[in-house]
Amino acid sequence: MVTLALDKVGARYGRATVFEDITTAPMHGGELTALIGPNAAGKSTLFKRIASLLSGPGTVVVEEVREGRRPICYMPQDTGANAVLTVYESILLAAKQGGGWRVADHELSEIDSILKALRISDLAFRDLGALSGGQRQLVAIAQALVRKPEVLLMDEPTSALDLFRQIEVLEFMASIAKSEGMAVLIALHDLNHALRYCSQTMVINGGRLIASGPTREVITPELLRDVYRVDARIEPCSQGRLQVIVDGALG
Ligand SMILES: Nc1ncnc2c1ncn2[C@@H]1O[C@H](COP(=O)(O)OP(=O)(O)OP(=O)(O)O)[C@@H](O)[C@H]1O
Repeated sequence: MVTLALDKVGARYGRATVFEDITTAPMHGGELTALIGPNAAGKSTLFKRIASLLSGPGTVVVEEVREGRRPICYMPQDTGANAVLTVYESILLAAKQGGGWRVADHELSEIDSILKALRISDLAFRDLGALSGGQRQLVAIAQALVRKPEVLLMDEPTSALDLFRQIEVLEFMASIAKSEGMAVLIALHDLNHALRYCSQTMVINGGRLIASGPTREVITPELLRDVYRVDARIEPCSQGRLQVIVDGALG
């Protein structure tokens, strides 16, 4: 199974250091790991650094990549749609990126099943530019999955989705990560999603990795106070799942 680990990784824009010296234990295929932290903490920058879209000190170590799989795929936060393509064409293009142009039957059926799993088959022949923000986000998830990455970096993948779709997509991601042995790192602002779907959580703030490990151990009232400056409790909902209840902002 694939593993992703960071060894003294840093990133900066010009002279401004965003973070430095981030070292993690290996993240394993099959699991969802939440990446959390306040606005401007450096979550997107860390993803770009891991995906080698930014250079910087330290080493990103990806091991046990299977034949025919891409090591890393990054799904950005803003998924613009300037191209004059249908949804289906854009997903096919993503699948063929960096490879030959011959299309095998099994590739078409894989696209069909991803569209079906995300419940967007009805969008297949719509123009990308004519989709709503949430529909575009679902198409971007399909484009990422069809690339068959070992490590998938998803930058706030549910930010444009309604409540039902958020749950549906995160449940689907947890199940596909497990069945495909994919390591999925998801930047999230909704900490309840991290508590519910991500077995591991990493927290960055102030240019440092300040906590990482099992989500239930990492997301605590102390962390919420220190990092997010809110007074909050973590309590089970009616179905026994832990959730964050925010009582107020700290002055
Ligand atoms: N292209 C860039 N050039 C210069 N500075 C940048 C650039 N992109 C981001 N930054 C800065 O780097 C810091 C980290 O930004 P980043 O987008 O990684 O944060 P984030 O944790 O993803 O934030 P958010 O939760 O608001 O999306 C911020 O101070 C931001 O202003």
